[in-house]
Amino acid sequence: MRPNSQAAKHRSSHDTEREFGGTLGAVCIPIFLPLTVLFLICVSRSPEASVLQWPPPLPSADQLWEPLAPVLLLGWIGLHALLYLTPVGKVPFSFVCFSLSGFHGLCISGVLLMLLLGLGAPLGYLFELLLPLAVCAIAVSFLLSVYLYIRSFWAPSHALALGGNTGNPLYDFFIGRELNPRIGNFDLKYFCELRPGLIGWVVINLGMLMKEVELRGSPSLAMILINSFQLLYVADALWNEEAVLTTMDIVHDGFGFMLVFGDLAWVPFTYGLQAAFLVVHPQALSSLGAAAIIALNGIGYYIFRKSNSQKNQFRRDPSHPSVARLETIATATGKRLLVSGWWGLVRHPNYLGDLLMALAWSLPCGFSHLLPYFYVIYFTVLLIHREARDERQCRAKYGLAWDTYCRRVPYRIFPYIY
Ligand SMILES: NC(=O)C1=CN([C@@H]2O[C@H](COP(=O)(O)OP(=O)(O)OC[C@H]3O[C@@H](n4cnc5c(N)ncnc54)[C@H](OP(=O)(O)O)[C@@H]3O)[C@@H](O)[C@H]2O)C=CC1
Ligand SMILES: CC(C)=CCC[C@@H](C)[C@H]1CC=C2C3=C(CC[C@@]21C)[C@@]1(C)CC[C@H](O)C(C)(C)[C@@H]1CC3
Repeated sequence: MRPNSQAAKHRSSHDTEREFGGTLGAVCIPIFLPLTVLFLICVSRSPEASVLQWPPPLPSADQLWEPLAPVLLLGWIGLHALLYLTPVGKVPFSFVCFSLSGFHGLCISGVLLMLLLGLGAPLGYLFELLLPLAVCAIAVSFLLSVYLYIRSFWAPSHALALGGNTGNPLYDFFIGRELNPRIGNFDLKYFCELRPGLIGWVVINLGMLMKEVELRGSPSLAMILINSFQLLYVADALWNEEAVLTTMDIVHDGFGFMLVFGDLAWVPFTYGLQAAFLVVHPQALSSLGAAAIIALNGIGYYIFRKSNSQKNQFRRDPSHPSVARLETIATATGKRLLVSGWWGLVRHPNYLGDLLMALAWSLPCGFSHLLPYFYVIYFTVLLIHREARDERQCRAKYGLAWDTYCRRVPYRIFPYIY
C-alpha cells in the first residue's frame, strides 16, 4: 500500500481553523503537560503541597525510574487489550465487534485486585511507584502518537479527521490525523478512551487507600469518599460506554498526542491527585461535612446522568415515551434540538452536573491547600473551552436553528451565570 498523499490532498484542511493555539500550542502542550503531571505528583507528596512553592519540589533521577513500572504498565495495557478482544458481552452498536464490555473489564480488574490483596500483594506500593508509572505512561503516549501519526499516511482519505490534516506535521501529530485508527477490529481510540486509563485511575486510588491503611491502620473518611465518588464516575462511564461513541472526541477529533496522552497519562495520574494528597496530608472530616459532600456529589451525578441519558435517548429514538413529549426545534439537517427538559435549562446541563461532582471530589481535602482543587479548576477551563468548540460545530451544523436554540436557552452551563 502507498501512503495516502494524493487522498490527503483531497481531504486536506489547510484552511481549517487550528485549535489549542495552533502550531505554538502543538509544540508547547506536549512539553508542558507531561511536566505538569510529574510536577503535580511531586507537589502532592511534598510536606508543603503548595503549587506555588519555590524552588518547586523536583524529583531525583532515581525517583523517576523503577524497572517494575514499565512491566506493570505494559502488563496492565496488555490485560485490558486482551479483555477488550474477548468475544463475549454486549455489543455496542456495530462499532466494536464482540468486545467484552468496559464494565466487565472493570469488574474483572476488581476481582483480580481482590485476589492480589488476598495473596498479600502490597498495593500501597503504588504510592512509591506513582512517578515511575507516570514517566512510563508519558513515554507510551509519545510512542503511540508517533505510531498513529506514521500509520495515518496509509489510511484511506475518508478515515482522516477533518481538523487533523493541515499539512503541518507538528500540529497534525498533536491533534491527530486519523479519526478512528483500528488494527482489525481493535479500535485504538475507543479502547484508550475508556479502558486502561480510566480503570487505571481507580486502581491508583485504591493503591493510595491501601497506603493510608499501611501508614495509619485504616482508611480515612475523606479517602473513602474520594475513592467511592470516582469509582462511581468510572463505573458509570463504563456501564454507559456506548454513549462515548457520540462524544466530540470519537466523532470529530483525530486520535493524536492530545487524546492519547489525555487518556493514558493525564486522566489516571491527575484526576486522582486528591487521593495521593491525602496519603501525606490527612484531613479530618465531620459527619455533617461528609453528608453535605455526599449530597453535592449525588446532585451532580443526578444532573450529569439524567441529562446525558435524555439526550442519548432522544438521539437514539425521539419517539421513545421518556422524550417524546419534550419540546424541540427543527433544523435543516433533519435532526431536532431539545429546548425543554434538561436541555432547556442550560445548553450543557451535563457539564454542570460534572462540575458539581468535580467540586465534591475536592472538598474532602479541606481548604488548606490548592492542589486538591486542581481538578475542578482544570475541568472548568476544559469544559468552558469544550463548550465553545461544540458551539462552533453546532452553529456550523445547524445554522439559524442553533441561533434560535441559543435565544431560547441563553445560558451555557450555569443557570443565570454563564
Ligand atoms: N471527565 C472529563 O474529563 C470529561 C468529561 N466529559 C463529559 O462527557 C460528556 C459528553 O460531553 P461532550 O462530548 O463534550 O458533549 P455533549 O454530550 O454535551 O454533546 C454535545 C452534542 O450534543 C448535541 N446537542 C447539543 N445540544 C442539544 C440539544 N439541545 N438537543 C439535542 N442534542 C443536542 C450536539 O450534537 P448532535 O446534534 O450532532 O447530536 C452537540 O454537538 C459530558 O457529560 C461531559 O461532562 C467531557 C470531557 C471531559
Ligand atoms: C489536558 C488534556 C490532555 C486534555 C485531554 C482531554 C481528555 C483528558 C478528555 C477529553 C474527553 C474526555 C472524556 C473522558 C475522560 C477525559 C477525556 C479523555 C470521559 C471518558 C470521562 C468519563 C465520562 O463519563 C465520559 C465517558 C463521558 C468522558 C468522555 C470524554
